[in-house]
Amino acid sequence: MKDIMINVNNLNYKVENTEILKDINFNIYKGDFVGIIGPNGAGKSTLIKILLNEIEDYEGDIKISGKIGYVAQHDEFERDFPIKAYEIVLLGMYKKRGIFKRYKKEDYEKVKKLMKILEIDYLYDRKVGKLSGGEYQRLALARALASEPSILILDEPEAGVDKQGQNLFYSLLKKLNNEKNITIIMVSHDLSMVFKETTKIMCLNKNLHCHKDTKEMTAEELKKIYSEDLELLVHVDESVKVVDRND
Ligand SMILES: Nc1ncnc2c1ncn2[C@@H]1O[C@H](COP(=O)(O)OP(=O)(O)OP(=O)(O)O)[C@@H](O)[C@H]1O
Repeated sequence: MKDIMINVNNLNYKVENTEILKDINFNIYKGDFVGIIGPNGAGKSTLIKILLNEIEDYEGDIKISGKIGYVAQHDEFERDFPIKAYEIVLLGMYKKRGIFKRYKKEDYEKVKKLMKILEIDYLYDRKVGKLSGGEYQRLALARALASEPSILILDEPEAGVDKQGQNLFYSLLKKLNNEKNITIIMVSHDLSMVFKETTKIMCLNKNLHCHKDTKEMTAEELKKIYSEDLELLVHVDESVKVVDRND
């Protein structure tokens, strides 16, 4: 039996009198690569904020075993801020060293190693303002990995990155998942990528409508949560075909 990394029981979250998340129950197991999908306003980012403890006034019970590394949807840094790529990765270690403490030689070596794994070692000294969207995204992933997390959470990693950059990013995520057994939870609107890369899918639309092996997902289930989104439905059909092709 695989270890449970995240256990969510009877989660409910309201803002004033509006229900944002209702009766959410799930387990995420070690080594899962979970795609969280759902239409705009479904509560995906809210769920992530709850898992990250950024929202605390929820009802229910959440148990998390392991450290979470987070890759945010948008840049947290102003792109003209005068900071170099390696310094961003070092920031991922500040909890270990303390923000005013000096980093050690081993920290710089670790930064180099991480940047090499993520194929951004050539950017070591480059100012962040000079990076492309895809390069910056891999840098944000390197920073998240610097804290040695056992769980990685990503919110819409496709935003602002071209197709080639996305493909590289997802293949790196898959490698981290397969080779280092890092549990990955990724919110995404890119259904075809979710179907291609993940092992489990969670369909959220206030309630958790489904949570199952990616291979077992059907177009019918997707249509239930995307029923009002005609444009996405086209993609839903295409995505399910991707699954059929892989089978
Ligand atoms: N602080 C808040 N006050 C009021 N409503 C909120 C607040 N935070 C979120 N909401 C509402 O909760 C719902 C869920 O929002 P959330 O951002 O979690 O959705 P999402 O699934 O991530 O959407 P998207 O795919 O568009 O990013 C939305 O209707 C949003 O307007």
